[in-house]
Amino acid sequence: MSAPLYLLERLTVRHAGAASAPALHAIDLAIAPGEQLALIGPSGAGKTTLLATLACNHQPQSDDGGRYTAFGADPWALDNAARHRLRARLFLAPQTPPLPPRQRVVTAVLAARLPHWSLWRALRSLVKPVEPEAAYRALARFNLGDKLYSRVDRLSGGERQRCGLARLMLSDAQALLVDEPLSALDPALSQLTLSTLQQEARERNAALVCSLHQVELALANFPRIVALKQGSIAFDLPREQVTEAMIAELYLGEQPPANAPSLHESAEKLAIGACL
Ligand SMILES: Nc1ncnc2c1ncn2[C@@H]1O[C@H](COP(=O)(O)OP(=O)(O)OP(=O)(O)O)[C@@H](O)[C@H]1O
Repeated sequence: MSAPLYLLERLTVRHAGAASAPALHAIDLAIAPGEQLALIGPSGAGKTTLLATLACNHQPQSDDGGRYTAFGADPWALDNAARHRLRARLFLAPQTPPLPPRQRVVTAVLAARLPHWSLWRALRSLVKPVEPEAAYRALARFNLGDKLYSRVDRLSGGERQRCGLARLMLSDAQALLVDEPLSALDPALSQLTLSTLQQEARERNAALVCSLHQVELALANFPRIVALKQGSIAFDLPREQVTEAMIAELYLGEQPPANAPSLHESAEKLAIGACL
């Protein structure tokens, strides 16, 4: 078995300035290269914090005996330059991508290439995009090719979201960290988006970690389900072993997710999943 891409042992993460309980508490998680897993759990469970921690954006608490390695190194023991190089090996797609509103879509998508370009090429691309075909191909995979030269602030919420994911396609990342990519998408686009992300991850043997509120889609598409509740891992299981009772327990006391599967649907989906 290959060495894990990520290894988290009893990891605790507290947001800067947050005096209350840590956002993540004693997390144990190993993620192998090429692995695809869905993060589920109620609002505030810590999904975004975990993704940001995997993206080396949050420094875990070091006084708790926890351990964290990404790509075989402790990112927080590296100097800034080395940590920067490590970050270039992963890509975090936030739920609301930080796209400059006045930019053309083509320029915003090509920004994913910046770490690989010289300063001169980067400046030139701001005036006239240097690889528009690459941006077009990435956008077309999300059904967005016709928006290549649109301004970012003219896009709908769902188009912006997919534009952020098209950026991911142009990165060379080996860890694809995606936060609620479907929150602004209709069912058909949701399925297309998930399939595209999963195919891309498979083709480059990258790990894909995707937080989802759509439990049904998580169970139907991801082989491994990691459930978070109140900052801890509630379960980490192959989807075939996730039962409706576990899902009900996970969301106990919460509003049920809009599309949580019924028992009948769930069994059917799990059976389908088991055959894939
Ligand atoms: N910048 C911050 N400063 C302080 N606390 C924060 C910050 N961001 C998140 N938190 C807290 O950390 C906890 C985990 O939040 P997080 O955003 O990771 O949850 P989530 O599972 O992604 O939620 P959602 O599904 O609503 O996006 C919550 O209690 C939240 O209030």
